[in-house]
Amino acid sequence: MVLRSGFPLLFQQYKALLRKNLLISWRSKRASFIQLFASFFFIVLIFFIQEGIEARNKKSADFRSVRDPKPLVSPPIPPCERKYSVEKPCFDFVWSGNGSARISSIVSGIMANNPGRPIRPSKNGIYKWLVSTFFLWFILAIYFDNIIPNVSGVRKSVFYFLNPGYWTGKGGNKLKEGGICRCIGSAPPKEHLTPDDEDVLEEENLVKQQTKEGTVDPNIAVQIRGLVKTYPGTFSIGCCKCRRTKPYHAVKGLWVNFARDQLFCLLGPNGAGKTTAINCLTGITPFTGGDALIYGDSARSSVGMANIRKIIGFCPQFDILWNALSGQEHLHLFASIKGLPSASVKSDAEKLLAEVRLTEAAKVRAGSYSGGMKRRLSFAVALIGDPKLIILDEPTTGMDPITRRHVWDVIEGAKRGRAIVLTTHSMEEADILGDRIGIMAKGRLRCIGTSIRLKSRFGTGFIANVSFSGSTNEQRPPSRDAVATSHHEAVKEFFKCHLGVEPKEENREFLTFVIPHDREGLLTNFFAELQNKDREFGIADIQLGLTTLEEVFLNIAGQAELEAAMAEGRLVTLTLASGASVQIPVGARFVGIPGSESAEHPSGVMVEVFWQQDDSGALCISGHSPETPIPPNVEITPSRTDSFSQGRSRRQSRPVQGIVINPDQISTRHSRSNF
Ligand SMILES: Nc1ncnc2c1ncn2[C@@H]1O[C@H](COP(=O)(O)OP(=O)(O)OP(=O)(O)O)[C@@H](O)[C@H]1O
Repeated sequence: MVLRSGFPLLFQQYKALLRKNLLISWRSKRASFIQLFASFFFIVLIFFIQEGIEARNKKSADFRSVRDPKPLVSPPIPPCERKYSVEKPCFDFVWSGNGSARISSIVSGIMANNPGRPIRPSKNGIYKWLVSTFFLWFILAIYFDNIIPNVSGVRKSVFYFLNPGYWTGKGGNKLKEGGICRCIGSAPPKEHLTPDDEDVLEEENLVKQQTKEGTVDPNIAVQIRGLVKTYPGTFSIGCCKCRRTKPYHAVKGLWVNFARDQLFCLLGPNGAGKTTAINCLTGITPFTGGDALIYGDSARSSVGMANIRKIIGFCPQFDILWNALSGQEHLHLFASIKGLPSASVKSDAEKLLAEVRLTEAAKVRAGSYSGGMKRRLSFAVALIGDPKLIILDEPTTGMDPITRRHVWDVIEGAKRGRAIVLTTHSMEEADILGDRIGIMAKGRLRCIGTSIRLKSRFGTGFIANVSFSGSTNEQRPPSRDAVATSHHEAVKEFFKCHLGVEPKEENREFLTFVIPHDREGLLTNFFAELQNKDREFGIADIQLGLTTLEEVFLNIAGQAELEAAMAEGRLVTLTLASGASVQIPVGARFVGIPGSESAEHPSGVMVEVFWQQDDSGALCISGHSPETPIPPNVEITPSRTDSFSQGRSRRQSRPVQGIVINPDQISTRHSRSNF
């Protein structure tokens, strides 16, 4: 009876526990719960085997008594010789004498507090004892599961069960980070810096004001209120002392709103803190400071987080899939965990599998899926259950271009009625999907706005592409070649005279010019005039566009690298065309060459350094411009001029420190991306 009513209850509890914890670390908890349940089933198995054997013995005894009736005389019970003894074995395991002896001795120990009294523990008593120990271990498992930090360091307070909010579902206690021991507690948060960018500052002030007023705009799905995450660093115990490495400030105060019906795209170089911010929102990593409201629920509260988990879909950066389950089984599993009605599970799973083009592979084990197929399945898992907030951490990594575009369509269609947060390293993806884009670097939000806003503020300007008529004709005579060349020269001269720009890229078919923002006012008349001369210049087409998001990204990332390199004093060696070497901070764009002053160039010469990101995301030098005179208006700071005095002689032997020139001081004629 106890078993029959207790088991479904236990199962419900276990399911609820899974729902709460599955998104945290299913893998780490799985083993312990499987062990616990295995022990429970073992007890139940013993019970039924014992019952079966007894029934069989009774049946054969009845049969014998019917066949050969004779009076049953009970053997005399031996007198109790010792003070504490068991009158007879509590029960016999028919299949094992040793087992019987062991259990008897355990039971005699338990009953030893009844001195002088013969003990007769019943078989049912033993089962009750076994079942009650199961429940004891089960409760302890739940308790320790809550207070011992998981792989990401999330845990609840030691006395979390004393908080009424835990039981009532209101309020709730805050999730903690770090270990139970003081040595592995959380590190102090990094002090907040005022953002340099005006849009980021405006966003921050808006969120702060709403936080102060306690109002939440109904159009806001997620409000991040000063999120700070500091990893406490690793620690080691040596000679009875805890030694800890420096804490790492991964996110240094994030204030931002994510609107409903919109996709917010979070960009940033490797290690910018995107995944950390997302992990805080999903409860995988605890906050060090600040908070986040997701549809009104606090992500720092355990109860709030329990509510949040019901309404979010998450596609993590690395696939969390089970090799033994098929795609369809994955969706069924997650649908049932999210509590979807069983009637709709099958149809929802089929629809999603079709959307991510996995219908044919629906019944194939996920272990045999390709990387792209696994990403698509993870994406489908994020969409199951119609979540109100979808968090996608690099969802299209590893997908082929056709599937990627198809997934973009699915994401675009999924925007309605929900908020989507997307991180990606594909600028094209961000440009196409992002309603608002934020670029993070070194744990801070560096810029925020629509794609056009970012391009106009952080790009180098406009890109004009001029293509020429008849340029595709491969077999044209030399006379026509000369005409084409004269057309090219005429257009180049026209751009130089009117806008002061040289072509950035040039070939037989087209010329590409980068036009700085400050010439924007001239563009209308300029292009009207150019269009009037299209026949004269042999122009087939003129295209004008803003610079790319990639350029914006590289500029922002480079600026952040530069700040960090300057703060840390990190230097790289720039080898000039002349063979001389100067040391410059990582990310520096315009660099004055020490010791290059002459009568002709009293301020010396400088180069523009071009940077690119290597495979690990770190900035490295990709080249530099020819040496040009430092404009007379450029101020050289005294500390830097020290390097000048070191002269060329020293430059020959070992690299001297280059002079970093503020790009704002350089005329926009020079201004173009240094990446
Ligand atoms: N558990 C951890 N302990 C210590 N440092 C960590 C931990 N997790 C992340 N970090 C550090 O925090 C920084 C931010 O990491 P995060 O994964 O958030 O970057 P990201 O912007 O998502 O990068 P990527 O684009 O490569 O995914 C990194 O420098 C990383 O080394």
